[in-house]
Amino acid sequence: MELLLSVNQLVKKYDTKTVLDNVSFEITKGEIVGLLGVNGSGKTTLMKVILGLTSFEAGEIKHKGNSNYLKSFKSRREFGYLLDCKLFEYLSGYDNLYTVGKYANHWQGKTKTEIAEEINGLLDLVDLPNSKKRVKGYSFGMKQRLGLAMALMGTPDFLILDEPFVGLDPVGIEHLLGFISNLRKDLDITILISSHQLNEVEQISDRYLYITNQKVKEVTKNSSKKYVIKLNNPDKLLLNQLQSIADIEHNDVLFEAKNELINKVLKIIYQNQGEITDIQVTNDNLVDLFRGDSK
Ligand SMILES: Nc1ncnc2c1ncn2[C@@H]1O[C@H](COP(=O)(O)OP(=O)(O)OP(=O)(O)O)[C@@H](O)[C@H]1O
Repeated sequence: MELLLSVNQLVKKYDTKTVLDNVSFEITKGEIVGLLGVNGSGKTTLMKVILGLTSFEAGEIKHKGNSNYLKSFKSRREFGYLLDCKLFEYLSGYDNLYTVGKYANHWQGKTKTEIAEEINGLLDLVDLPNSKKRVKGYSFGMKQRLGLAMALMGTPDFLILDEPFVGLDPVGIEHLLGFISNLRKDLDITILISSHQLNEVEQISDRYLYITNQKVKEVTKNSSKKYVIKLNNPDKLLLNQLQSIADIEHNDVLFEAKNELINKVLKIIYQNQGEITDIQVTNDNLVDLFRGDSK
């Protein structure tokens, strides 16, 4: 497997405050890596350091083995990012892409037709119409997708997404999840994605980097999931029976998502005429990470 990014003994400070302290990790080509951590733990800072948007005090970052990647125009173009996305509100989606491409010298040597084809292709990719509508009138989801189109300009091989799900409704989230998975499948893009939405990150990530106490912990994906079934005012008899095969916390029944166990739990609830108010599937692995770090 090809190593795409290696971070070695990285130290990042803002004045005297150390945000990242001797951080090391690697990302392999084609991976989708979830970047997790509580508010203020340093996720955005780490992304900015990788992208050269902020400096760092010590350590080394290599892209495809090259520690001078930020000095090379060609290497820099292999990075796309959605981070603090600024849009020109009074321009259309098309004109936003055109303007950003122009500043990035992306249209150099291309004909008008080639530029139009590329911009229309990007709009198509993120499912936005090529209309005269100004971005000011876009919904949040549309703006987010336009930001993604900007990030994808020049077909990067490494995409860095900072909190891409924030502000999206469930349909928008579903749409974005599918889109991100397809990017990897169709374009073989490597993705580093930060989010507080654990269920969403879990659905697309191969593994996680978790920032805690200025360090980065590598976390593998734990496939063991847990069910939480919430019961409305269950009687003692029902809880006693469930206790032999599941954990009970308040009126919640917690157990590992193994098929035979699910059937048994549901059978007991049904036989005792228990009323289910909600069923959730959680990944304890990720929630446990945050316990203790959350303030
Ligand atoms: N430009 C800056 N100058 C000084 N301190 C900063 C700067 N940017 C971030 N910080 C501080 O660095 C720490 C890490 O911030 P960062 O934004 O990277 O965290 P984060 O994990 O992305 O947080 P969130 O989940 O809230 O977005 C915080 O304590 C923050 O206040």
